[in-house]
Amino acid sequence: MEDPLARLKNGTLKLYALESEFPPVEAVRVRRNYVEAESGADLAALGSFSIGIDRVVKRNIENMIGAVQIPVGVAGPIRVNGAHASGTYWLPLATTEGALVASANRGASAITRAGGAEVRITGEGMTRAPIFAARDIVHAAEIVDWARTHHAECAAAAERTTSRGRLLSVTPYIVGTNVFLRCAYDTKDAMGMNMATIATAEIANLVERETGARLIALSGNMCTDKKPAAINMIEGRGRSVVAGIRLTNEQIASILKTDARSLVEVNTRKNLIGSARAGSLGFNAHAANIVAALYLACGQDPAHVVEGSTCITTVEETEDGAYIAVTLPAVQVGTVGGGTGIDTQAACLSLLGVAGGGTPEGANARAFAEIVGAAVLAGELSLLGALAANHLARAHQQLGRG
Ligand SMILES: CC(C)(COP(=O)([O-])OP(=O)([O-])OC[C@H]1O[C@@H](n2cnc3c(N)ncnc32)[C@H](O)[C@@H]1OP(=O)([O-])[O-])[C@@H](O)C(=O)NCCC(=O)NCCSC(=O)C[C@@](C)(O)CC(=O)[O-]
Ligand SMILES: NC(=O)C1=CN([C@@H]2O[C@H](COP(=O)(O)OP(=O)(O)OC[C@H]3O[C@@H](n4cnc5c(N)ncnc54)[C@H](OP(=O)(O)O)[C@@H]3O)[C@@H](O)[C@H]2O)C=CC1
Repeated sequence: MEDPLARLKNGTLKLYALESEFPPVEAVRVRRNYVEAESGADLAALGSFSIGIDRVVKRNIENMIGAVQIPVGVAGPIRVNGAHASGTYWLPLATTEGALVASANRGASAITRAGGAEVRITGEGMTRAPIFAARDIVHAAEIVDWARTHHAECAAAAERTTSRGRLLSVTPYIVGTNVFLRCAYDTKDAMGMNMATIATAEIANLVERETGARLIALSGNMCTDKKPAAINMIEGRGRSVVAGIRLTNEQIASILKTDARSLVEVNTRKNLIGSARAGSLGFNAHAANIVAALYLACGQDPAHVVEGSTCITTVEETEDGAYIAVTLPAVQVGTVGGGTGIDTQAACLSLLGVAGGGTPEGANARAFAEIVGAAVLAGELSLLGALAANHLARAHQQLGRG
């Protein structure tokens, strides 16, 4: 057989078709060698990895040339007193930002010493919102009426595509002749974007057939996926999570090196007023840091850090300390599907005790969402403490520049 590099070069073999002729490991090596030859870059470092790639090249990535490795640190143990996650957990955090794991570790230690983070899920529903064109606004109103009165038919159509997903609601929105139907699903242990998209395609067919609406796009951005959006903050997306902890003055002083009043002041002036003045949708210090590190370690879709960053942190003085809480309206996590089955990511989910499908279904993803809430709380505590004590620059000088 002719040399594959020569066939790639003369166009008789497509770069993405290598797996149809070679076993995955070989296909990846040939593709990497070809890109090296074409670009002149040395990509050898991408070729050493421990993950099995037979399934990865089928369901997680196209044109694979190797893997980048992100160091994983551990913070904890952190005590979580959730409705679904209850116990102490080691948090796997994948990051290259020095001081981040130390910070989460300090927050986890404060939480555990104070008895554990209280965590609750306050809302659920992964959304997909197709956009339809109506003939005029009277037709648009008719489409909305139809959607409001035909939930059962929509659910039946959607649920034919999934054995586990359930349609929770269809919420219509009109802009002139544009009709958006925001379909929300219980996706059990899956993050659910594939599931919701495939199910919503069936609803869209039904709506077109029954109302004469014209489907413009299966995603009309009212979902809203992977963009900062007020609708997700208000209505929630995925799972909405709230976590809180009561710290004593002694704990604040010994662990965070500050006091309750300073924590309240930094939070109010920075996280609330500063964020408002900046027009930020994130009223927090660095929720995205913890969300990103946990999501990367645990095989989540990293683009969902956008929604994970829209957290509101609140701090109130109490009689003998402070009550600190984080409210995360959109935690989109799964313990099955997506990247959760890749060996290293599955190991991190196992460390949290939430790998795979839960019993009952949904239990593992709910527990994971609560752990995310507690972990974000840990990060907020530590960074607010460092800012109140004026230790931020020192910490990053010592830990981020070594
Ligand atoms: C760095 C610390 C934790 C020091 O904190 P400290 O209180 O000065 O240090 P300590 O030696 O007294 O240690 C306290 C605890 O911290 C942990 N700890 C301490 N050192 C380590 C380490 N090497 N590895 C692991 N854990 C560590 C550990 O839990 C330890 O307790 P112990 O176990 O000793 O009883 C603190 O100053 C801190 O949290 N600083 C804040 C750093 C931070 O949160 N950075 C986040 C990234 S900043 C960013 O990206 C976002 C930003 C800032 O731009 C957002 C915005 O605009 O606000
Ligand atoms: N399609 C899109 O528009 C988008 C896709 N994505 C990507 O979607 C992927 C995630 O989609 P997602 O739907 O979560 O995952 P997958 O499509 O990878 O897998 C989910 C499927 O796993 C099955 N399953 C098995 N056990 C369970 C269980 N206990 N609970 C729930 N489902 C179970 C379900 O099958 P069954 O339905 O038969 O019950 C479900 O549909 C990620 O790779 C992400 O990057 C991200 C954004 C947009």
